[in-house]
Amino acid sequence: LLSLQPADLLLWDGVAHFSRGDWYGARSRLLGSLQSLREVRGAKLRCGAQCGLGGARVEEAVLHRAECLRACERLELGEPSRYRLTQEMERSFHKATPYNYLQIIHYKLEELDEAASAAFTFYLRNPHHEQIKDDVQRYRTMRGVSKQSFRDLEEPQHMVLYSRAVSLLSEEKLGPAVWRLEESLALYLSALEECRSLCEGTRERENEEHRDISEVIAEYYIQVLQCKQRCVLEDSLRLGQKRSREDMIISHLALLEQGYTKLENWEAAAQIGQSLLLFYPHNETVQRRLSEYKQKLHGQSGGKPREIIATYVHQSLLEKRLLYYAMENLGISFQDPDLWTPEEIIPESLRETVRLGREAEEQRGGDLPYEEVTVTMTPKQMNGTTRVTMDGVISKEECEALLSLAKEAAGSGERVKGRRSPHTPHERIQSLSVLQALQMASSGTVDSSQAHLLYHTSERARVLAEFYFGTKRLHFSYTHLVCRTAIEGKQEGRTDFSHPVHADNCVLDTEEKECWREPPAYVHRDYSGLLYLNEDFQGGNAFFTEMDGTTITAELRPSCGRLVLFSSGGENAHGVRPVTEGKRCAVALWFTESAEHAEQERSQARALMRDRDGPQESTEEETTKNIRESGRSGRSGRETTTAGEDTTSDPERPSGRTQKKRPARKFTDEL
Ligand SMILES: O=C(O)CCC(=O)C(=O)O
Ligand SMILES: [Fe+3]
Repeated sequence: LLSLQPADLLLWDGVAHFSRGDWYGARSRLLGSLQSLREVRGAKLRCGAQCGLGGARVEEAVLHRAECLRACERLELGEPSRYRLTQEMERSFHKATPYNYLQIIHYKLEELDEAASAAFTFYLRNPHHEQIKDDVQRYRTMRGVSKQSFRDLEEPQHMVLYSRAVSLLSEEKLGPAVWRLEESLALYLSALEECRSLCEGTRERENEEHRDISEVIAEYYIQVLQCKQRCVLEDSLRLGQKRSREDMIISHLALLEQGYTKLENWEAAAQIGQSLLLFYPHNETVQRRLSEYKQKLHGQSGGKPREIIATYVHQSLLEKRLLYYAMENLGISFQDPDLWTPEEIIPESLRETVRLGREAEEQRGGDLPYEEVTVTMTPKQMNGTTRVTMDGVISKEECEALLSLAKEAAGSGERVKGRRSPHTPHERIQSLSVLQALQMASSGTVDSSQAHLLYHTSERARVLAEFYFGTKRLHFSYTHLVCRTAIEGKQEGRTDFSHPVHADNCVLDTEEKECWREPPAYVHRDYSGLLYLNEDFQGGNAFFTEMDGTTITAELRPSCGRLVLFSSGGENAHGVRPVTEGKRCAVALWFTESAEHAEQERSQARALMRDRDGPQESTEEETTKNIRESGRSGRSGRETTTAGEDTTSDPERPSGRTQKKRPARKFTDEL
């Protein structure tokens, strides 16, 4: 049985000790949570190895293995409810969240070397996290911190060897380089296998009782395959960079081939060449080199590819085929993480979509600042230049929390009750600004974690806009949670819109096909965003038009977690189709590049966040101030805690402060 407490409990508990300033207590619990996680991983691996694939038919085999895994894990670890993590929690560990607390704890305990390495470990997995970048920078200037302090505490061994091999290769120390590359390739392949095998086993089940068994199995199986495919994205961190998109196996092979060629070991070189051909069967350069090796080998071809690699490629292609099949026929989504996938295995009807997706990813380097967020419609796909649609910006639970916030606020009888929509007599509209939400939370009218979520969510959208459009720093101009509700019995023969075509920062003149950037338009708004929260209503699609107001260029169906971002001018005239049944809710956001026109409300909202929660939350302005101040005052700021010191633009940053209890409600709140 699991000898430690479950990882999530330990993390919780560690954070609680952390907020009380009990550094020793926090440290042991946080380290314990990491250890506990390793223990669970180990047990799952043992079980995976133990449970074969018995049974004659596929369903049987899958069921049998699942059954075996469950029994084995129960024996090794106890009840699944004890060690199974929520997705949210998995994500926290994946992002190495405990290390962000640990770095502060080590700092407080004057363990600077450990502090620096913990900070560095967190930084590598959160390269867009402004505050940690800043912290790492500051550790660099401290006495007691050396170059060696900046090590990745979770660095896989194969990466250590790989980096070493690369430098040996550049020094022309071929023998030792090749030797290390071989070792690191073997380790990488086994780490990959490890990751892939962890995809099976017990997981959260949703009401399965009433469903067809084959459906349940198919769904489970698809999830497992998707998970396995994603494994190549793991463990390929490059120091100080965003996640690498290079395939680790292919990089290894390319270097090995180089090494063996220089060593004039033609046989080994040929074997590697053959292995590379598994990924790129039509690659002429590889083919040409192979015939060179053949010459050197006096006509002998140098044999076959490495078996272990052939097996992997074969297996992976099989999985891809099934997933593409399911994508075509069952409408599941599958983001192929590999760039080498041959076109032949992608069903024809999907090729265009897949190609566009890849292009978009290459365009953006594929690394949005939040892992769960994906671009689902590029500017090109939306027929514009500065408009984009992303999915996965917030989770289902978060959508629900925000919807419930809207409901509570409306039900409270305070100012935010629904009123007639200014745009149409057929709908009511209800609006709640971030500040209103926080004020209502202070007076106990609404749930404060939900109000905080609204604040953090808007910050997320701001970061995404800044990042995707590569703009200057964006400031909030206005943000509110807005719901449009169809008035029952008033929907017959509607010809109007929920929101007529308009542009957000100029007065649209559809006759002249011009947009005048002058009052009464909100001329300082530069970018607009809409984060949708639900889809259970009729009508209500958003659409973009030419400046004539009638030629539709893109249309989009709202859904939970979907964010559309666009520049606020006439190039993005847009409107909303009538909502004819139900309630359509969104967080609407407008940003400005001009600091002078940043809204007052945001700073008041920020102040409220701070009052309640301690100073870890902040926004862009404070982060900027931070960077500036840290230049002057150095690390000592942390003890005196200046306003900006313990703050960040990211809710995942823990506060170094000790007072102020925080309600330990939802864990994500604390992160
Ligand atoms: O909710 C939408 O999809 C668009 C709303 C809008 O354009 C606005 O409020 O300016
Ligand atoms: Fe608008």
